[in-house]
Amino acid sequence: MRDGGRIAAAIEILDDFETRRVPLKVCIADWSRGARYAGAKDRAFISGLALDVLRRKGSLLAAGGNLRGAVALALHHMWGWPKERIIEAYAEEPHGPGALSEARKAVLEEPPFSPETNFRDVPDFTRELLERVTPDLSAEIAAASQRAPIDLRVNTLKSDTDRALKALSPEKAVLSARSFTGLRIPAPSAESRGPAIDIHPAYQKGWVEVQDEGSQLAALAAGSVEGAQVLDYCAGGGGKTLALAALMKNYGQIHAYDIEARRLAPIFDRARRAGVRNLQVISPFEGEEKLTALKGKMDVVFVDAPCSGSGTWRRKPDTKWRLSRPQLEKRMEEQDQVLTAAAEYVKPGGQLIYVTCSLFVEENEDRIAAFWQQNQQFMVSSARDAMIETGLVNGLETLPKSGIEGTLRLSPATTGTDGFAITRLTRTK
Ligand SMILES: C[S@@+](CC[C@H](N)C(=O)[O-])C[C@H]1O[C@@H](n2cnc3c(N)ncnc32)[C@H](O)[C@@H]1O
Repeated sequence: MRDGGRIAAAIEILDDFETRRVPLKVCIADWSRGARYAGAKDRAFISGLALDVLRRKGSLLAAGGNLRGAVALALHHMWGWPKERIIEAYAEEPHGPGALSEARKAVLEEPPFSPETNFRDVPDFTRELLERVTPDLSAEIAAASQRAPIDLRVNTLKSDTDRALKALSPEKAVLSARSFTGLRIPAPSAESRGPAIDIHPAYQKGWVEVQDEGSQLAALAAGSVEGAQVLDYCAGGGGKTLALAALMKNYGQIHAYDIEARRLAPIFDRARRAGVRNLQVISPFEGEEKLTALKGKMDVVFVDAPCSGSGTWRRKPDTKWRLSRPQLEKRMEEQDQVLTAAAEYVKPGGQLIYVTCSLFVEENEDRIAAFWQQNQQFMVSSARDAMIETGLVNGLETLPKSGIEGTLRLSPATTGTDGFAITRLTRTK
């Protein structure tokens, strides 16, 4: 496809996204079905452009007037295309999106982004929520509007950081900033595609997992767990489960549960590839007995709670435009339920780790405060100290604290990771 056709396709997909309440990937898949002529490079260009526009949709629409204008501004100010290339592509016959008017051409030069107007790039109702979290809302939104790097966790059950780094250095991998077992591949620029990690030999051999550095650090809040009994209560596809299993060096037992059996499906293949041998998956299909038998016996219960995902907006910018206040409130109710239910599995002296990939205080500190009212046998202990105890991190001293002493917050602006809040609670009796 030529530039004009690709740009027109991105506009069509974004228009569809604005009209229907479906995720962007559904809009892309529906468009793809009617576009068999599009090759892999075309698809990467089109979805990359659509995602970049969604990262800064508020600012781009305010400056560009409509989607056509917004996409043109994104090409100039985010992708660095010269004005002439954009004007030519829009005017391409017969597949371009249509020639830009003189007024639109003039607007192209005007910068659509500024620290004073960055707030446009998050939904209105989330602004005051974010103001509770950060003294510099504009910087946080700007950082969350960038493309995210590809972060990898070296699976120490199968490899080590040096070997994995060597294998992935042709893909431009470098060591992560804080996690000693983390690698980072820079985000692909504009039209280019990131490397297909899932077909890389290092991935196929189980040496690395794709996992944001923030998520890797969150798993380390479990502390020294070699030989422990661990319950991953919201295991989903197993991202944290596999990180915890590596931390356990295959000693002790990790139990992985999720209320939705379907979400657990990938965990079996992933664990096999990663060489995990101490995993018990507990599916809700199996009845409650297997799970109930663990009550009061776990050294560590890890709760990677369902949340708004506001910490992952740089990776999934479409989700921020779908978030509503009622949905957020529903997540908060779920968080209260999950915390209360999961706490029952912790043995006296054991640890309850509460993690979300949300920046909002409402989903973190406020939930812990509500939990405490009913569960005073739990005390906050230092997640930071637990992470340091693993010997797998550095640079934690500079991480910002949250409102609760001992709770850690990570974010695109402060740590260059996805946003996470991590609280560690010790059961005293
Ligand atoms: C953030 S996701 C987990 C991601 C996963 N830990 C990972 O690292 O790949 C949250 C999960 O919590 C699960 N969940 C929601 N409510 C739950 C409940 N009441 N009990 C257990 N799991 C629940 C969801 O099905 C979802 O898979």
